[in-house]
Order: sequence, then structure tokens, then C-alpha cells
Amino acid sequence: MANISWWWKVKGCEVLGRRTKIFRGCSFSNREYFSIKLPRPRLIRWISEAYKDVELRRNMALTPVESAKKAAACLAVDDYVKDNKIIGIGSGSTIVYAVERLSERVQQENLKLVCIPTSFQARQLILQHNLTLGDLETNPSIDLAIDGADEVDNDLTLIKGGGGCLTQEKIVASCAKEFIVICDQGKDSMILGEKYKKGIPIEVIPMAYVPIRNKIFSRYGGELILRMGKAKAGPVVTDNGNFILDWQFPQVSLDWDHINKELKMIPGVVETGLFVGMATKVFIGRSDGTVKEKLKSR
Ligand SMILES: O=C[C@H](O)[C@H](O)[C@H](O)COP(=O)(O)O
Repeated sequence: MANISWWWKVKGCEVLGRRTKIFRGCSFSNREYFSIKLPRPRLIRWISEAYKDVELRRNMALTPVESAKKAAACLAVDDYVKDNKIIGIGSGSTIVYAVERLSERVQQENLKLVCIPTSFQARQLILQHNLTLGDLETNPSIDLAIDGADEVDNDLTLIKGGGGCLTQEKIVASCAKEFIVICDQGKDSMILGEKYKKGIPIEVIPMAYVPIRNKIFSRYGGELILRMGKAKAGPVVTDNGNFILDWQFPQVSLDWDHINKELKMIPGVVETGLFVGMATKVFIGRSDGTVKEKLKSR
């Protein structure tokens, strides 16, 4: 019975008739169709057992890091998302679990949400999950923004932009009454740079990337790397048509608020991946499914 339940979810099934008694599915292993008759109450019990079975298997299939991301995302969505809200949707791999959970809750609770994307990826996620897509033109004030991060320090200062989406992410977060962050424990640091070694992403106007690189180097040192495409020749081009410099800063505890402001004053810098004083709370998932909630240490 359990195996048939699994096939039912994997390959899909049809429940036939208004007063359903016939169940038809497709065997996963031998691709044969089958149909059986069950009295309606038993069928309902069977289908709900099938859901539990599928959920269990789906979680078992996740790696420890993915389980941690999912745990953080689900708890954040369950704790913070209420009906009739405008929600900013971040980018990256962790936000995928948040959007999945949002979509489940919208279906189960009939929530009325409008989702504002922070990237092309986020827009696609919203559409794929049949959520209502909005924008800042019609919804300039957002109730809650949810996003991932590359690193979080004890002041809840973040490094973001590992996926190149920092600028729109910062705009959306800046329009939100609350900004919450979801990540796995590999991102949880005392000070920035302790765990995330790729550097602070800085989005720049393409024609200015060399002078910007020189100015940051002469002021602070470290190394500035023009981010290159993986399946594309040449540099990564952001959703806004710009380049990204990853600044591998010298490993010391720095005044990030001050540095962020100084970087933004360099002509040609569009935005930095430093998010200072923006996050309200960080949900840090662990692989055993538990979640640490990180608030500012001072
Ligand atoms: O540009 C990408 C974003 O800032 C992501 O939120 C960040 O890189 C974290 O991504 P992930 O959830 O995949 O670790």
C-alpha cells in the first residue's frame, strides 16, 4: 500500500467521479496503470497517508545543508507571514524553500499575498508557484521581506550577492517594514569573512570597474576580482546589466557601516553586498531540522 501511495504522488493520479470511489494511478517502477475501487473514507485516509509518506521521502532525499535551509525557511514563513500582506521575495537557493512553503500556505489557508521579486529568479519562482506577482511601482511599501544571505555576523550585518542579486535585494529590503533572513548554519559567523571567503560583492557600472577596483584597493587593500561567468565567456552581467567585483578584504574586524557608505560614494558603484542594520532577525537552520533564531548581540 505504501509503495502504491508513493507511485501515486510521483507519477500523479486521477481521482475519478464526483463521489470518488475509483483511484487510478501509474506504477513508478513498471509504468503500468492501475485502478482500484475503495470506499470514500478509506480513500481519503489512503491519500492523506500518501502525503505523509511523500513528505518523509522528500525530506530524506535532502542533504544535511538543504534540510537546514528548508527548516529555517519554513519556520520563518510560518512565524512571520500573515494574511493580506505584501511580501518581498529574495533570491538564491534558500528562498526556494520559503516560496514553496508560502505556496502551500496560500493553498491551505487561502492567504491573500502579493509577492515582490528581487531578481529574475525570484520572479520566476513567484510565477511557478502561482503566487501573486507585484512590483514596487504599485506596492512601494512592503510588509515583510524574506531573503537568504552568504554570511551573517553577530550584529546581523550580512554579506549578500553571492548570486549577483544584491542591488534589487537591498532595494526591496529597504522598502520593507521587517526584513528577515534565512540560512543554514554554515553562514553563521562572529565576524564577516570568518566563513564566507569569496569576498563582498560590489555591483559596478561596467565602464568603471578598473578605476573602482584601484580606488578600493588603494584605500583598504585586499583583492578585487571581477566575477566571471561559468557557462558564459567574459564577466557575469547582473539583472541590471552591470558587473560584479568581489572584494576579498583583509581579514580584520572593520566598521562595516562606515565602509559601506564610503564604497557607495565611489562614482560607478551601484550597490554593495553589505547589509548593515537592515535585518530584524536571522533564522539559522541546522541539519537536524532545528532552527536558531539570531538577534543582534548588542
Ligand atoms: O545574490 C544572491 C543573494 O544575495 C542570495 O540571497 C545569497 O547569495 C544567499 O544564497 P543561498 O540561499 O543560495 O545561499
